[in-house]
Amino acid sequence: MQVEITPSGIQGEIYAPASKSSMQRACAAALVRKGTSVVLNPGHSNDDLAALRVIQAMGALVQQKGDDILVINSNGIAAAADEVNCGESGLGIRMFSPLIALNTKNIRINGEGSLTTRPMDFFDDTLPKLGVTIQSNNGKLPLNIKGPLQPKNIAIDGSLSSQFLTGLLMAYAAADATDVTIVVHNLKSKPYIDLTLKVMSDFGLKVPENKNYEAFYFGKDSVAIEETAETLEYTVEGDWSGGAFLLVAGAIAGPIRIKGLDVFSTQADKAILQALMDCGCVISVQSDVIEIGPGKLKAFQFDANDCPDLFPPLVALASYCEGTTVIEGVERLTHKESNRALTLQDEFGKMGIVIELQDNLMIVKGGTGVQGAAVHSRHDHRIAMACAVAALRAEGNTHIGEAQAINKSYPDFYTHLQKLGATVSINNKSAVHE
Ligand SMILES: O=C(O)C1=C[C@@H](OP(=O)(O)O)[C@@H](O)[C@H](O)C1
Ligand SMILES: C=C(OP(=O)(O)O)C(=O)O
Repeated sequence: MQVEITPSGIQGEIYAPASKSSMQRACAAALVRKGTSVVLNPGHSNDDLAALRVIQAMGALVQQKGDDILVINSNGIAAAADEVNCGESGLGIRMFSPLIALNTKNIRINGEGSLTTRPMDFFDDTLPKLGVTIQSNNGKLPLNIKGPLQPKNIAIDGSLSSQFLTGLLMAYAAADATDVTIVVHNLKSKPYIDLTLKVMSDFGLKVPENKNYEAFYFGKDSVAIEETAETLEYTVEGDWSGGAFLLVAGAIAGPIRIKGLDVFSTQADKAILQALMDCGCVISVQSDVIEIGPGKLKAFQFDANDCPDLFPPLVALASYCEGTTVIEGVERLTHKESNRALTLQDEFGKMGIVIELQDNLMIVKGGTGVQGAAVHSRHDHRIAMACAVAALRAEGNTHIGEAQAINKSYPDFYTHLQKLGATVSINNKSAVHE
């Protein structure tokens, strides 16, 4: 699918999409909890749909009640299949694998697209220490595992991704870990762990004590997961990661009003607000709406080590900011859907924006004029969205190749831009839901 963006001003009001980080965690927690969980505002991105398929393969019953309600019934983890596909979701595979490892039977865990080349060797090192037999494809997919995982004191490395820790925390809670500590060295993306602990608490699971993100202690009291007749309701949060593209679009080509973003959320990408405040756009943050429009945009400095998904929208923003913007955290980008520092450099280079990479720093030379160009998503949803947003005030039209990559996190992205008045033409629209 190809998308063409004609430079356009945008205006009006839009709701941010559902957060896939919140939705996938809710699916995992609803699987662990024994009883009925009602999920409101469920997401429908490819990663969300993959999470729903995984929990069904693990024995949960999922029923759709209208567009906005999912009912999940679970009796706890009991594999109904011996093969599970996590789609293209890094969080999916890293969070669900330890949960799947609670089964006693052999299960093959697989994925698709960029997930097949992302590192999973964490599991080769860690799962055997917890009593799980694992065979991977040299640290990549597929994984063949045989549990059951037994929670034990363990030390892990958190520098590559927080997602492995999210999986262990969920699995330890599911297995009623008692008087057990997970020690974590050099944890990155810390706010994502806050979100994990928040969802665990919202679903009534046993929540460990967070000792300054260096150790997570499951206390002495046993909190075995009992079947409950009480229905639990969880509302999936609006997505600050997808919302960041809307906010930047507003700062470049607005004014617009964005609803559905909770300013009290633990989501890492809420940090976009700091960059927006620093760059000089016109922004008003209220509890139920954010109003945002262009101002005299100037370069800013930003530490994205703990919120790596903000790089793409920040680069789109920095392209329009006069001067040199410096963003820290490049090392966090190597193993995403693409090697994102390089793909941002390449694709924004086609649009006339110079990006330099110096160790952990990304340096964006902004305010030099953005040129419409033929760019490519590089199979990465956030690259497609960053280019689309940058195209809104470019000189000339922009064509985005393999634009359907957005389906991984934000399938309504182009239609939301259209709703805000942008001229976005979509060729081969049927590919939107490929
Ligand atoms: O837990 C999550 O929902 C996520 C954690 C982050 O990954 P890392 O912990 O690997 O940085 C982020 O990049 C990813 O998009 C979603
Ligand atoms: C890297 C991402 O997701 P995941 O790691 O869950 O695939 C992302 O959404 O940008």
